[in-house]
Amino acid sequence: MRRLVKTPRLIAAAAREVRRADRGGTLLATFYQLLGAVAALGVVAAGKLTFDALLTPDHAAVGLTPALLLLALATAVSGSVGPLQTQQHRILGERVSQRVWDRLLDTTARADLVTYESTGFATALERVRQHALTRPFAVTAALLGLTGSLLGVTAMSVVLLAVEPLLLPLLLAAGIPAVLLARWASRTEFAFAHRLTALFRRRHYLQELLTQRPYAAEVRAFDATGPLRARHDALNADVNAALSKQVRRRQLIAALTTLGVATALTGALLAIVQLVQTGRIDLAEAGAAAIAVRLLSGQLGTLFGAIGGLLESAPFLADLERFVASGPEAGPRGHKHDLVDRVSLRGARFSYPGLERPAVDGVDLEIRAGEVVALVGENGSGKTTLAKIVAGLYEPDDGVRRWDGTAMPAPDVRASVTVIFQDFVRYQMTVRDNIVISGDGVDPEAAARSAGLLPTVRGLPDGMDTMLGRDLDEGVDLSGGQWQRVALARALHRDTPLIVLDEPAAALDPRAEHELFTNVRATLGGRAALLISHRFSSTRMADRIYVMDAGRVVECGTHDELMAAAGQYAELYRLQSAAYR
Ligand SMILES: Nc1ncnc2c1ncn2[C@@H]1O[C@H](COP(=O)(O)OP(=O)(O)OP(=O)(O)O)[C@@H](O)[C@H]1O
Repeated sequence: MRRLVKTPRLIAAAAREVRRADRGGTLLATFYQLLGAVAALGVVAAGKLTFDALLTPDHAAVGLTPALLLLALATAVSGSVGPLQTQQHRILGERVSQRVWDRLLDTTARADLVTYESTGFATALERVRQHALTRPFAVTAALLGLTGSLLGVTAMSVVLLAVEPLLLPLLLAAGIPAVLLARWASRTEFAFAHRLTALFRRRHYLQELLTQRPYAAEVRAFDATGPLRARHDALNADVNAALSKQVRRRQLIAALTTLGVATALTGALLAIVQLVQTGRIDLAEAGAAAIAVRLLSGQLGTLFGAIGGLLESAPFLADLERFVASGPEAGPRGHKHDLVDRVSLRGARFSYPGLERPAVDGVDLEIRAGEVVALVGENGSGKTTLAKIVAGLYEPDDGVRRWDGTAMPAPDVRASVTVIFQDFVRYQMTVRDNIVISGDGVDPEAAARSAGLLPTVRGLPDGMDTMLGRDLDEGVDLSGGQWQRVALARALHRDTPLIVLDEPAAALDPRAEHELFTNVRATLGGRAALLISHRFSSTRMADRIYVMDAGRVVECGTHDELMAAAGQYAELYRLQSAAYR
């Protein structure tokens, strides 16, 4: 019942979306609908005039030739409206799709990282994304079809009422099962889409693995094309089975709907024959009624199709509305703050949804202005998670984060901290755009120089304006280490008082790594840094080193203090340096 109440509201909202997306286009499309309805009425009227002229020349209002000309004109207009509408719908559908996309992109932009990383969000986004591309077309076409066919149905109904009132309820009765069948179709279609989104996501992932450049080398090196393809084909088989079942269901619904309309049409035509035989209507009236019945059944088909389309789209529109509403309100933009004293965490705790053990468990940490602080620890000990809390990407479940002694809002923290992750993004854009995408900041050439990127840039055909990456088939690809310097330049360009560098030297050669860490303070130019690295030789120069284990800080001090303490740090350090002896 609630669905029935909500459907008109959703359809009204969809109509508003269509109008807002393209006011002029909506008017034009509505005009075509009206023209179609008027032309259909013209066909009936001209048909009646033609029959009159043929059968009762004495009483005919106009002669046969003008009646035939009028019939030809009305038929031509009626026939040409369809193609005009089809083309107009393409523009309107695209505009509506763009508007829906704008809403989706606004919602995803507002979603914080925790929301984004939750699996429910990704699946809902995928479902809405898929249908945001197709549903607006369906809703636009259905709404216009509804308007036009309502007009047509009204006009034809008036004609039928004038000829024989009994014919009308006979035809309209066909609508009741058609609407019920459309509601059934709508329910099955939404359930089907829900089920298939997960399959589509998995299949899409495998398609990416099998076709995208970043995976090409490893997939070939492991000869993994075959096994990946087998998984892909198994998913295809699942999709095919589900699709066949759904298509059979929809074919049954379509057949039942057509059967209903055809039965009503046949009934009406039989009634006309009966009326002529009993002398209640003459042949001219019967001819006009037969045309009206034929056209009315066509208009009813369009009307029920439109209602069905709207009913089918309603749950998807509701899904879109829910998704858009689920996003947080657009918050104020963050403001960059200077760091005068320190950033600190007290008792910070953070658990990922669905995981029992906290990834960060009661951590105290501080980074003073201009300091280089290192985070070390085994895989999965919580370093990256902690860095995300420091950078304002995650809010701690417990504990506090302070900036110069005050609890600063997360958007301000994000505006004041720069983070480069170990899996940084390789933007398929120019070198300059790869750097300046981090926001307003220092001169991009100066950032490139500090990151040791200038020798690479000099070797590129268009220097800083060279397109990078091969994903879009137009750029120059860089080595892993060169890309890492681009990422470092991006971080240095942003000019915030604190930079988080997660494994900034993972892809650098030994000389480059040595240069980066021996000159790190000069490179940072007075900014504070939180440095995450597994290479203890790189972090030993830090002002303070935090050692993490299972989400907790287990040791803290300078390299010398930690070596003297002979704890976990000293053990890991010795293990690593032994490998080089
Ligand atoms: N987005 C996420 N969703 C769920 N769990 C996560 C997520 N990111 C990390 N984890 C879990 O949190 C724990 C800490 O991960 P984190 O990435 O912080 O460790 P790390 O010390 O940086 O590891 P590494 O040295 O391997 O980079 C791990 O158990 C990991 O599985």
